[in-house]
Amino acid sequence: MIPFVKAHACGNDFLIIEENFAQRRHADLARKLCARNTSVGADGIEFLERKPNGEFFLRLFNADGSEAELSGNGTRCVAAWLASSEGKQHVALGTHGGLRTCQVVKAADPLYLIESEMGVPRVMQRTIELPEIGNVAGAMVNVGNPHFVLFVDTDDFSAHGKSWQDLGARISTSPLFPHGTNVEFVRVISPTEIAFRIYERGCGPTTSSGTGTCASSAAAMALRGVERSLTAIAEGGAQQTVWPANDAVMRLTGPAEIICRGEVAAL
Ligand SMILES: N[C@@H](CCC[C@H](N)C(=O)O)C(=O)O
Repeated sequence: MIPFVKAHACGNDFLIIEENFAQRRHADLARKLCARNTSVGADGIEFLERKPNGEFFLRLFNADGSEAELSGNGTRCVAAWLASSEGKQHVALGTHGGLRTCQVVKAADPLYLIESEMGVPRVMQRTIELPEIGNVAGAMVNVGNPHFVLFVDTDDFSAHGKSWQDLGARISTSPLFPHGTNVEFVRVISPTEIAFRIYERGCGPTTSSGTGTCASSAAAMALRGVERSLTAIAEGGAQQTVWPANDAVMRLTGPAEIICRGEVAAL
């Protein structure tokens, strides 16, 4: 049996499993345990490795078994679990997208408010050409993992005559992005507020994304002149971003909640 913890951040849910239980079956475990109807169900699995020197490293696998560089919400879920189970108020977590530090801002176990340092976002305007659709203007944003951000002004986040879910799927899996990309549809509401929808690489539409929040905010700050301190509202709730300048580290603040612990049969 494999022990797991389940946690979520604004509905973006993760299983946390100690790395030593993975036994090189990360991708298979992700596909099996993330299945919504036949297993525990989640958007991804964070495998938590404890190094002999006390450092932590996270490997993130999406529900389809693909490995991503990192997750902002998943990292925060792990920080919440380490706060709940081991009393850690400040933790540094290595990821393939860089080191991420998390600080507990408010604790009401099992619910935590956490501020994370999310690295320096890189924003590049780009227009892509999609079959049957034509030119789609947006921005490629790297926040440790890849995002394509489109600005929309529709109430339902549709663009180019397609729903955001349909267009998101086409962009996410386009050969223009050989490693795939996460996709965000962003509406600027005011100089201090954006609303957005997320189509995630490796799992499809999600109610929230930590890196998606950072990518959407960075694009809005760099390209739309909104304030450097933003509230970013997704279907699952709001998170706060602060990015003092284009070459500065972005800080992300949002909730994470421990849902349950359990054991599940190995493959
Ligand atoms: N939900 C995440 C992002 C998870 C990884 C993503 N699907 C990818 O493949 O890059 C977040 O909160 O950042």
